[in-house]
Amino acid sequence: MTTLAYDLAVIGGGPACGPAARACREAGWSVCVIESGLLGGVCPHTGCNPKKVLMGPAEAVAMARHLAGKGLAGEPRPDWPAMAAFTRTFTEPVAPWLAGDYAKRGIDVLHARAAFTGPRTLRAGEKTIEAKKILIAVGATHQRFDFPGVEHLATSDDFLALAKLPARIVFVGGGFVAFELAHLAAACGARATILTHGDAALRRFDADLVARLVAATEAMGIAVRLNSPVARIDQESQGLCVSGPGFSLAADMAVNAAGRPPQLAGLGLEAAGVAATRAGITVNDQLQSVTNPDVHAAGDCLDAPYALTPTADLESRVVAANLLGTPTAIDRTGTPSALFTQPPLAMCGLTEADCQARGLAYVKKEYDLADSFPWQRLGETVGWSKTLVSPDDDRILGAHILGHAAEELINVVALAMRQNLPASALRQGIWTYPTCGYYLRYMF
Ligand SMILES: Cc1cc2nc3c(=O)[nH]c(=O)nc-3n(C[C@H](O)[C@H](O)[C@H](O)COP(=O)(O)OP(=O)(O)OC[C@H]3O[C@@H](n4cnc5c(N)ncnc54)[C@H](O)[C@@H]3O)c2cc1C
Ligand SMILES: NC(=O)c1ccc[n+]([C@@H]2O[C@H](COP(=O)([O-])OP(=O)(O)OC[C@H]3O[C@@H](n4cnc5c(N)ncnc54)[C@H](O)[C@@H]3O)[C@@H](O)[C@H]2O)c1
Repeated sequence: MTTLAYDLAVIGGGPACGPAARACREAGWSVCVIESGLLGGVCPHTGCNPKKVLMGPAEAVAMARHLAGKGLAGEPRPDWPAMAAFTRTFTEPVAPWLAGDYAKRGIDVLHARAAFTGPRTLRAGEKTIEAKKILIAVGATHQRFDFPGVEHLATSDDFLALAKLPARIVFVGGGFVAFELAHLAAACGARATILTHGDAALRRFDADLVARLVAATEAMGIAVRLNSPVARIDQESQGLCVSGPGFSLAADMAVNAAGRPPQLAGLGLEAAGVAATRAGITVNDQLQSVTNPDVHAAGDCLDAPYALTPTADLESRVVAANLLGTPTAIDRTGTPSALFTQPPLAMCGLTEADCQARGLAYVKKEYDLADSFPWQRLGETVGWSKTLVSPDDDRILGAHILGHAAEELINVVALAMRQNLPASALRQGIWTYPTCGYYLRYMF
């Protein structure tokens, strides 16, 4: 067995890997990245990017429907096989490009599944790696179920790689993946059902805006069923039968969208003395393992409040700063989240329920986007915002936007929150007219 020695070994080659691997290599460290799948991780291959490419035609269809009778004649028709082919033009070049980039920089890439054999040693295929520092960036994986017929449950990876869209699709779960993929499927002609076991969907978002989005979701023909835990899936002659207490649904595909736990099984954390819980690796605010000072972690495998590409990137940069001698605490202030439904829902900061739970005083302002020119001219009928501002110092506590362009508008709010600008900065901004952004002044 060959033994290789590095200053830094990174386990996992996704968004949480790149910034730290590149920064340490630029500082003269020897660096290796160990990746068991495709370089680039979930985001460019089976997550954000393929999903958003597929959504392009779906967005065009929704826009055309809203403008029907308002000057747009005819209805565009999504062509799933062509959408899938277009998507591959984005996904397929990523891993070869990254391999070339790492080679050019002198970062070694090992294609193997890594596991710790000691505090600073790893086994990766036939090789032993000894590293002075190790970054765990292994991401998350699909929720495990053990009900009868679980083998019929597909993953979001399977859905995003479909060559042809099935007619009836059930999404098990009521979070980001279930809502986004159900909207995509419905816009492309499938009958979609969202089944979640709890009594609320999209818990991360503000309940009032979620209620409006759920109504819009149902108006699109998507069934949203709460309190519906799946108990079994049976393969029948006409397709699948997805059932649980009080329900039984015929489907051509059932997709696991029930959350993504950290991918820690088989990683040998106990051999390295790295503490973790079911929520992920336990770190201090410098993203260093609380039990092994030579190990850091970043991205979806962390026990952290967000599991997003921008936060994986931020965490990787914070790890790099700490490894390279600039003590840096993670600061996630002003992290925006966007749910890419029709219309999109975006948020930054606290929900109203968070403010109440923390006993924070707040001034709430609600604004009807659908009653404003940029949304009306597009025939949009669903839109709302809720902002929460401190009465003491005009600090923005939270912002929630449902409507066309919400995912872009929230970036402006996120910048203001990250730079600790008061809400008056948004009220007094000079914005291009007639854009959605112009209306930020009325939202605060
Ligand atoms: C369907 C879907 C849509 C999404 N959409 C968005 C979105 O629109 N916006 C957004 O911000 N986020 C989105 N996300 C989340 C985003 O993709 C993740 O937050 C991000 O990819 C996390 O990066 P990471 O580097 O932590 O993990 P990953 O991207 O999961 O990368 C981890 C890598 O580690 C490798 N690995 C794991 N274990 C080992 C091992 N033992 N040895 C070697 N290699 C290993 C894996 O193969 C993988 O390549 C989406 C996720 C999904 C599933
Ligand atoms: N637009 C984006 O930024 C985006 C898109 C997709 C995913 N993501 C990231 O990926 C993560 C994973 O997404 P996700 O949608 O899988 O998880 P999620 O945490 O958003 O939602 C999981 C849902 O599944 C439900 N659930 C849990 N166990 C269940 C069970 N046994 N039966 C039925 N329902 C069950 C939960 O109540 C919840 O509604 C997200 O939290 C997010 O960080 C982000």
